[in-house]
Order: sequence, then structure tokens, then C-alpha cells
Amino acid sequence: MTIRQLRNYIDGRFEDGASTFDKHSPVDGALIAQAHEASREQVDRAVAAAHRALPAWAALPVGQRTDQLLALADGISRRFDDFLQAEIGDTGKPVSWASQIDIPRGAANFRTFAELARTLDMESYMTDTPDGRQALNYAYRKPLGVVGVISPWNLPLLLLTWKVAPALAFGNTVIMKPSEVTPSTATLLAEVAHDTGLPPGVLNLTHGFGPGSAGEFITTHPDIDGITFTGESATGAAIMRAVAPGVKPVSFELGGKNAALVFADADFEAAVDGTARSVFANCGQVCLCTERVYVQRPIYERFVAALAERARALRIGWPDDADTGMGPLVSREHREKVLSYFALAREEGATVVTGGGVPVFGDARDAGAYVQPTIWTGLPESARCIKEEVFGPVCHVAPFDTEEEAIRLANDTRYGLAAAVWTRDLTRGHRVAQAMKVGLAWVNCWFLRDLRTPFGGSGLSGIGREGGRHSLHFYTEPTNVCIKL
Ligand SMILES: O=C(O)C(=O)/C=C/C=C/O
Repeated sequence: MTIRQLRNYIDGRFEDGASTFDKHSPVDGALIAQAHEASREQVDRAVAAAHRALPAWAALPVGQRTDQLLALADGISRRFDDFLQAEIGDTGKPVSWASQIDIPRGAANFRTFAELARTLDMESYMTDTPDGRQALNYAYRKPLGVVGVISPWNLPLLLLTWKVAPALAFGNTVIMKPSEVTPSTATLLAEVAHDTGLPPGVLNLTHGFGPGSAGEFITTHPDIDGITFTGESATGAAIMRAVAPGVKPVSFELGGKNAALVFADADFEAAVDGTARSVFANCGQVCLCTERVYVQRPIYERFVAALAERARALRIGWPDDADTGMGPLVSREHREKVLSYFALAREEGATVVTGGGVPVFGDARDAGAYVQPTIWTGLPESARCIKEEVFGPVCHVAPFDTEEEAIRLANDTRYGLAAAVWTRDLTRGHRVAQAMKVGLAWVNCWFLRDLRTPFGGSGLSGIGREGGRHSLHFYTEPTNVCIKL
């Protein structure tokens, strides 16, 4: 098997790094790629190149700029299988998920923000003035500048392009730093940018880690104008400290400890299927995944049994098997974290309804990062497993009696990202969803995405919203011009 070399992309040229780091498959531990770690000097040159490219890119007529984004989207679609194999190779996620979610969203993100940039209105007001005449006020939007994009390993291409697309659409230039755990699709995106003629310096790629590596070099760079990051809350806090001296804007989509509320009147099968998907999709490695399930008491026992049946029925297997419902976690290191919570849950007194360990395949997958889909009950709300994000295929299920109790339980967290509400009473659905202290509340569905809506969370779940026109807030700087008429 060839070991892919994943290089940096700086000022329109692919460059080796001073050193490389290995990427191992989470399926069987095999070495599959070597990524070239960018030096501080290379990050400096990438930032300088981005600044050189910025004036011309920002001044480009918006139709020409968005044509370039549509070319990136077409390039991803054209190389769909390359992106699919790269994403599956890096993450071990099932082909069903990667082919329906990750890769299509890579192209969709560029198309969505190209369309938005083309059709964007301009905020303006005619203002009455004391002399009986008027003034014209309008908000003229300029790009923020050179944007650092630091993207995570769970939905690598989706979340990278979710940030790169609006950044480029609104005239910014970009330095990308993908997670060291999933460097492959970012490299392919750089290849597509190169092959479709994106001007040198507009989009740059530097591989590496956080502290003492490209992540730190970008976040502490004096000429970076803002940082957009998706990942763990603790890393978000570290980035805030890094940009504080320069008072730089940040856009953060961080962790979550998301609740699902299942009322007794819900469509039972839909609620079980929807909750199972929200817990086990992508091996529980989505910031929007459910880790806390609260079920109204009359259906509690029946629901726990049905959810456990769905977990046991999940086909845990090879990523490229169309029937695989769940693959491995992204790495052995992350599996150690998840398994530590499996052990902690037992210490905290959990009943393990199903799972709680590592599946044994008797083949190469035993060298991978697989865990069993897991369901806990019986923990106190004060338990660490109820308060802390596990980021794996696991949830805790607890009963509730009244709507008020359900809302209180769901909101008793320092996170504030997503919630799901299952009920046939849509008046209650609206009421409970609005009462959730989250950025996204789904009623009788989960991870149903309209890319024009505000996306993000509060508390430990992040700062700001991205999506549709909401991305303008971070990726542009408005100047309000007031003209006396
Ligand atoms: O669906 C999206 O646009 C998105 O940002 C998903 C984020 C998931 C994070 O783990």
C-alpha cells in the first residue's frame, strides 16, 4: 500500500515540511500517510503570501470570486471518490455516512456561500435630519483580512469547508490548519484549489499540531486577523488566550453535552430511531450528538429496551462496507479517552445496559480503535459522565415526569449547543425547543441542516454563529457610511 505524502501548500506551491508525522488507520492501525509538519518559517511565509493576495482577491468582482468557489465545488464533486477514500482512510467512518454527509457537504458549503455572496443585499437607511432634508446610511462590508482556519478531525472536510467557503466568498484569504489526526482531505482541497487556478496565496495549507506547531504559530501570528475554530472547549480557551494580546476576533464552535427529550406522546419508533442515530452516528463523534437522553416515565423502560436493541443491531464493521452502521473512533488515543469514561461510569454507579467495552473481531480490526455502542442508566445528574463530553457512541438515559422537569434537566449543563425534542404535541415542541439553552433545537428530527440558519452554541459550546448571512458577522468588517443629502 502506498504511503501518501501530505504536503503543505504555501503561496501556490506544494512544499515538504522540515519533518513528517505518521497517520495510522483507525481501522487496523496500518500506516497510511505521512504529513509534512510546517515550520514557523513556513507559517510566516503562508501568512505573508495571504496578505499579498488579499487586495486583489478582495477587489475581485464578486461574480468572478464566487465563480472560483463554484469551481472548487465542482472540483470536489469531480474528485468525489478521491475525497471519499481519503476521508474514510483518515477517520474509519462508514462509507454510508461519508458519501451522504461529509463529501457532499464539502461541495455544498462552497455553493451555498457563493450563492449568498452573489445575492447579498446591503443594509441601508434614509435618515431624517434636523434641517428637514435627509442622510443616506449604508453598511459597506469589507473582508476581515487573513483568516486562520483550524478544523477538527470528526467531520474533516465538512467543517474545513464550512469555514473556508464563507471566508473566501467574502473576500478573505486563508491559512488552513487541519487536525493532525485527519490531514488528507485538506490536502486534496489544496490540490483542487491549485488545479482550478485559485490565485496563489488566497488559500494556504500548513500541517501540524497545536502547541509548538502550526496551530500555535497561526493563532499567535501578529498578522493573522481572526481565528475560526471547531474543536474541544479547552482548545478554544487556549486560542482565546493566544489571540487576546492582539484583541483578534474569534468564531468558535466547541463541545456539547446535548440532551434529547422524549415525551410519552412521541412517535415511539421515530423517537427511538432518531435518538439512536443522534447517539451513534459517526461513532458519536459529532459535536451535535446526544449524550443525555431524558424519557417521560410512562415509556421509559420500553424506550431503554428499544434503544438498546438498536445499539446491539448496529453493524460495527469495515468502513467500505455499505451495511456498516458504525466504524471505529478516530484514533487509539481518543479511544483511551472514551474507555476512561466507560470505566468512570462504572465507578460512578452506572448500570451498563449494553456495550461498555471493545468488540473483538478476530481480525485486523482488533488493532483499530473500535468500541461498543453503549447505553448507561442509573447515574446521578451530578456524575461526571453526565456533565462532561465523552465524544463517543454512548448516552445516559434517565426518566422524567413533567415538562418543567425535563427542561430543567436538559438545561443543567455548562454547554449550550444542541437539543432534540420528540413529541406529537407541536405546541409543546415549540415551547420546549424555545426553552432550551442551546444554539440548535430539533423537534422530531436531528442533524437536519439548512445552511442559511445560524449555527453555533453558547457557554462552553462556543462564541458566535456561522451559517448563511450569520457568517457575515465574523468574516466581514462593516463600515457604516453616512452621506448628507
Ligand atoms: O452541519 C454543519 O454545518 C456543522 O457545522 C456540523 C458541525 C458538527 C460538529 O461536530
